Amino acid sequence: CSYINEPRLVARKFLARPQHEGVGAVVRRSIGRFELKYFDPFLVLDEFSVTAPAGFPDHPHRGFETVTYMLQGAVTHEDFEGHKGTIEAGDLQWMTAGRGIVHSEMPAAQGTQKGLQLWINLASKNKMIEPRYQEMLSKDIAETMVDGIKVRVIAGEALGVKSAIYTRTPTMYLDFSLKPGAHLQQPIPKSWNAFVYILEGEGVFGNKKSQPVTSHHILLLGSGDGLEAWNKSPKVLRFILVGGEPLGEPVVQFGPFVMNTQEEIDQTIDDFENYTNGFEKARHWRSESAL
Ligand SMILES: Nc1ccc(F)c(C(=O)c2c[nH]c3ncc(Cl)cc23)c1F
Ligand SMILES: [Fe+3]
Repeated sequence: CSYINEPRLVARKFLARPQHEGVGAVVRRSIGRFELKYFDPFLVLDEFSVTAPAGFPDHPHRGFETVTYMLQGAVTHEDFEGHKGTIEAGDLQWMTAGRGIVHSEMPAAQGTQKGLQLWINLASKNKMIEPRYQEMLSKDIAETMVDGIKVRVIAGEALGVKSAIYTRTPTMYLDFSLKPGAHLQQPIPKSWNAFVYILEGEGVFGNKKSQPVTSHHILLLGSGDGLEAWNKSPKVLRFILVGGEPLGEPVVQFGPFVMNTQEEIDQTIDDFENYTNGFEKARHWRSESAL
C-alpha cells in the first residue's frame, strides 16, 4: 500500500528555453521567467551552460540564497571576502548572501560547464544576516539506492537518508535517477510548494496515466502529501524534486537584490553604490577573473 495518501498532481508545466545571462553565458530559466516570476520561496531556477571565456563576472547579491549544483565541468567562485573555491561535477555550493556578497562565478575547466543554480528567498528577518557558505564535495553528499531508485540528498531527507545542509528557509532538494521500470513515492510536507525539473530521459509524474515529460521541463506540483513518479522508458530518468516552505511575504526584486519593500531596494542600491551596510569590501575588490 502506498504511504502517499494524497499524491500531488502536475498543476503547470513549462519548457525552459535558452536565454543569455552574465557575459556570454546561456541559461534555461524556468522559475524567474515572465510566466513564473516567483514560486514562493523560489526566485530563480537556471540550468546554465557556460564555456570560457564566457561566465558570470563580478556581481552582487542581497536578501536570498544561491544553490549551485554542478552537473558537468567545474566553476570557480571568488568573493570580496577572499573566499575562493572550485566546484566540480556533483559538488554543491549553498551560498547565503544575506546582507551582501560580491563574487564572480567563472568556468574552471575546458569545454562546457553545466549545472543548476536555484535562488531561494530569505525571510525578512534573515535578509540582512552575515553571509555564509555551505559547500559539499560530491563524495560527501548523502546518496542511496533502493529498488532501482538512486537519490542524492542535497537538502532534506529521502529513502531514509538525510542531508547535512542547514536550510534557513526550510527546503528539500533531491536529485533522483530512476532505472527503467522504477516507481518512486516521495513524501513532501503538505504546506510546502514543490516542483520537478527533468534533467535526462522522460518520466511520468503525478497521475500514472499522464503523458511522459522530457528534459528541460519544469512541473509545478499541486497540493498533497507527496510525489509519485514512474520511469516507463528504456533509459534512465533523472530529475530534481525541490520543495520549500512558502514565506508569504512581499517580494521586491531588482536583479540580484531581493527585499520586501521598494525603500529597502533603494537603500540596497545606495549601499552597493556607496560601499556601506555589508558592501564595504566591494570598494577595492575585483576578481582575478576580471578582464
Ligand atoms: N547578470 C547577472 C545578474 C545577477 C546574477 F546573479 C548573475 C549570475 O551570476 C547568474 C545567473 N544565473 C546563474 N546561473 C549560474 C551561475 Cl554560476 C551564475 C548565474 C548574472 F549573470
Ligand atoms: Fe552569483
